[in-house]
Amino acid sequence: MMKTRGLEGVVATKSSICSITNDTLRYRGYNIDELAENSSFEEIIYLLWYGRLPLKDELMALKQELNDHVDVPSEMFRQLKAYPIDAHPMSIIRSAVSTLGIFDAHEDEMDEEANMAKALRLQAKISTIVAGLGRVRQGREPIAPRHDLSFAANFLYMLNGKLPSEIEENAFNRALVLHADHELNASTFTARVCVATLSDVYSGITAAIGALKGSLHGGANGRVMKMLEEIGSVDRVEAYVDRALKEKQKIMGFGHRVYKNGDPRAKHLKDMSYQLTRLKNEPKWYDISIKLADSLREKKGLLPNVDFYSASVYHCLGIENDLFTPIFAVSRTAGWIAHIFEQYHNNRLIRPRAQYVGAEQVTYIPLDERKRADII
Ligand SMILES: CC(=O)SCCNC(=O)CCNC(=O)[C@H](O)C(C)(C)COP(=O)(O)OP(=O)(O)OC[C@H]1O[C@@H](n2cnc3c(N)ncnc32)[C@H](O)[C@@H]1OP(=O)(O)O
Ligand SMILES: O=C([O-])CC(=O)C(=O)O
Repeated sequence: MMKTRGLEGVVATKSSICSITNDTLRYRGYNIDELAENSSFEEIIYLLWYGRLPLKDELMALKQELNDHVDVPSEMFRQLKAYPIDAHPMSIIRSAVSTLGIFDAHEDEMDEEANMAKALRLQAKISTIVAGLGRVRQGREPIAPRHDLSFAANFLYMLNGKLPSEIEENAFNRALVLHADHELNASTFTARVCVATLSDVYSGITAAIGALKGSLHGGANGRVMKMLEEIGSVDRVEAYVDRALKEKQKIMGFGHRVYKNGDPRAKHLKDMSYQLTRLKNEPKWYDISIKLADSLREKKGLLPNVDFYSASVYHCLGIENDLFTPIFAVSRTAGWIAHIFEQYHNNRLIRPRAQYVGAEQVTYIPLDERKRADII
């Protein structure tokens, strides 16, 4: 019955949000290369949610609405401080979003207008929560958001306590654009399975955050930076790769289920990594990355995915490793929401089958008579 492990190559739904064909990624038909060069993250949110690019006034209205909802209750920051300092940041974000949902319920979970309003609130607030978590984990006080900045600038402002330079804002904006959606990746599929039971938007996003956390998915980016730090210098790359491959370790930030000729997002992040590492006078992170990529291509035919160069980009923007995956969640929330809406619009419960390969027709032995040898 089952042909492919991990559902590789299985087409599980129709979607008009995001396509990957011949190694080209498109959001709503627009090539990611053009979007990465030209668009703001807010424009991408509009594109993903409404299916078309906004006009100027529509974009202004969306930006205004996001800014109107960017504050979070002070209890949220108290909650962030109460979690153990060594708790996994994605577990905290998952819990925080779940908590937010308790206070943002609507009696009709299928009400389209109410769900769009929820989506705006969640998209705005998740950024404040992640930046606040970044501060709390450094033992610093969260910084209240501003209401006059772009999504990208406000995040960096809340995290670093100062306005980003134009280069920093543009780089972070581009990273958000590049991570916003990716067809039926594991976390998006999770969100769709969840809401296909007619569960609510927050449950879908909470489930998706749980799936993104894993190291085979979004969790890889923080580990990439740890690996670059562990390698430490260009001359240690070859030995690191040889050992990792010999020990059959997965090297974070490489390989992809769909792209076998390279991830089209990686080149943008690579360029940004080059620029930012030079700008911040930390060229070694780029140099190590390049050497690592060359070595893995040669030795195993593996190419970098979106998580690889994003690590050195975020590092140069003053972001700690453990916030990389939560930032991925901030951006991907835009895509998850688009998919949740699409699922609601044409819903059918998602319930595949499993091919049973376990024991057949086993006779029950009452507990008192059961012996170890009877148990298979
Ligand atoms: C945003 C994202 O989610 S992008 C992905 C982020 N995840 C990572 O970067 C983690 C590292 N990468 C991986 O684990 C994988 O490449 C995945 C999970 C992304 C894709 O997995 P799959 O499609 O199941 O590929 P699979 O694991 O079957 O790999 C095929 C072969 O390449 C090897 N391979 C794939 N990726 C890697 C890697 N990063 N390091 C070392 N070997 C790898 C596998 O071991 C396997 O080798 P084999 O045929 O000799 O056994
Ligand atoms: O599509 C995937 O499997 C993983 C990925 O690159 C993403 O979610 O951005």
